[in-house]
Amino acid sequence: MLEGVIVKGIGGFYYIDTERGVYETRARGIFRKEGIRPTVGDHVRISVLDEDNKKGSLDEILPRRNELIRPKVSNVDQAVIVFAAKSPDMNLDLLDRFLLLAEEQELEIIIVINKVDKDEERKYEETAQMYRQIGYSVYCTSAEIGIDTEELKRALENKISVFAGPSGVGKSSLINAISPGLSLNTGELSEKIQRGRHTTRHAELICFCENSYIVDSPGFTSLFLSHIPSAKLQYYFREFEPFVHKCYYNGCVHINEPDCAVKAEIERAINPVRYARYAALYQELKNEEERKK
Ligand SMILES: Nc1nc2c(ncn2[C@@H]2O[C@H](COP(=O)(O)OP(=O)(O)OP(=O)(O)O)[C@@H](O)[C@H]2O)c(=O)[nH]1
Ligand SMILES: [Zn+2]
Repeated sequence: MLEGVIVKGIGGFYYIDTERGVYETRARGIFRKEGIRPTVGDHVRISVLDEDNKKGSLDEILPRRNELIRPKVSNVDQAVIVFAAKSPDMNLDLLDRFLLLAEEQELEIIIVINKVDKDEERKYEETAQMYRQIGYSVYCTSAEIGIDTEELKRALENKISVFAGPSGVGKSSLINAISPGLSLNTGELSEKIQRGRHTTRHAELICFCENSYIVDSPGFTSLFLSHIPSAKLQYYFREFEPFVHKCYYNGCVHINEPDCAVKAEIERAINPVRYARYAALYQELKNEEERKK
């Protein structure tokens, strides 16, 4: 018995990365009978049938910690949310939407501000500071000239990470910087999304060092939040957490209620810009709920 991680599944074959290399396996019939489909990211046990040719049989899928739907990958640990300091300019509304989706999936989160070489005035520092204060790790990188890419790489070790962020911010470039042998064409991630519209394309894991994987297609490509109940939104704003239980009203949503402990913290522990975003998104979700009634 050998343990490993499914890094790729094609045409009924599953490729398992183990401490002895990658094995090509077929899944035992029992999974189909039980309605379980092996998924990239699954931790599995295999038995080796042919050591020379690295072939085996996939015998057991260990319990999944979580399952992302798009891309379909199990056991993702971490979302790496990438924006550019410039070209394209940072859009904090979008950043917050990516954050909410990652929070909802209970992933660890890293924020990356890439292309810092393009902003000599370092205006991005202010944004970095704001998100650090909330409690996020923020890396300010340049994939182009190699600023802090090694630090970012270290933050991805021993994890499965999925990159997310708008087009053109440098996701492929960063993955190349972290995994130089790989050479993803820049622009390739978005090509893959487009292809994905027509064919069911399965994600693969890129192993860049032992036990450390990057999902090869971007996560959270749809930023609609309408499936999040308005009443739950507050729990995805990390900085509200110490206060949400101190409001006078049970079930306070921190909009119009008096004696609200969250609103009392605006300009103190809570950044007004973030609160404004919360209020706007709350309204957006609420309207959507009314519309569906
Ligand atoms: N100046 C500068 N340019 C960069 C940096 N990182 C990436 N670029 C350039 O920005 C462009 C877009 O980079 P990609 O890596 O393709 O961006 P992406 O986020 O993967 O884009 P999609 O695949 O469309 O999602 C390319 O021309 C890169 O060469 C950087 O740190 N500094
Ligand atoms: Zn409140």
